[in-house]
Amino acid sequence: MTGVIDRLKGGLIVSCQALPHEPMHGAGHMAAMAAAALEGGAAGIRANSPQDIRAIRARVAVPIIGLHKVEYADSPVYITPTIREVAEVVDAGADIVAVDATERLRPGGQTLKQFFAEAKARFPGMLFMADVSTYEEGIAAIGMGFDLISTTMSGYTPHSAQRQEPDLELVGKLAAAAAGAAPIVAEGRIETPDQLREAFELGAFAAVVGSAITRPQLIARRFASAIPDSAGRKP
Ligand SMILES: CC(=O)N[C@H](C=O)[C@@H](O)[C@H](O)[C@H](O)COP(=O)(O)O
Repeated sequence: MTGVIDRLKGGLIVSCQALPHEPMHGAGHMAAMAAAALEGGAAGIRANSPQDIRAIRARVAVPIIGLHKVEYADSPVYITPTIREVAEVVDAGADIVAVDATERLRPGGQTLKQFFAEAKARFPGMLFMADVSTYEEGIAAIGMGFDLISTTMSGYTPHSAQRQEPDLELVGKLAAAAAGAAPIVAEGRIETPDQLREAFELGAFAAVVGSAITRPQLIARRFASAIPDSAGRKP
């Protein structure tokens, strides 16, 4: 296990992401979010786009899990889909590159296996996180030698469990199967400290929380929609 991964063990990783259509979009905002997350006790940051990763790198010293969301016409894969985005994320200073590791084909018809072999060859020594949506994908990613396995995509592929809550069942199953041989990260729809605690009780190595901490528009909506008869003011 490398030093970077050790530093994430048992920790909270805060995902600081705002896409172009979101009010907090902008590298300066994301760097401030990352600094705030650190003050709150985060052990690591997850961030999207070379610009945001660079700004966050300049501001905080904890491990950064970087990704680049890019949409291609010929594939539904958008989290670091090709080697081009891997190179951008590495160049921006991320410690770990997060990539879609679902069974779906990538742009140009590339399989995950082909893509991962190319990524490892181009960037030897770089750490990679597999964003999976099912148990089978998690097991396959462990077999391929990914450094971290995250439940990120559960609920976001048509063939995975569709639920409102975090997929803690998947976290538990993967942690039991990995039996300490590969770090399993709980990610996706964790909204409460109790859910986070449960993920660790089920064997998670670390947990990522995004929207519940860093998407203020969603936090405000949770409160606004709790007001009786608030329907008229909903956006
Ligand atoms: C599915 C997908 O594209 N997930 C993205 C992955 O980087 C982010 O949009 C999420 O915010 C992140 O996974 C954290 O999850 P949550 O915001 O639910 O705590």
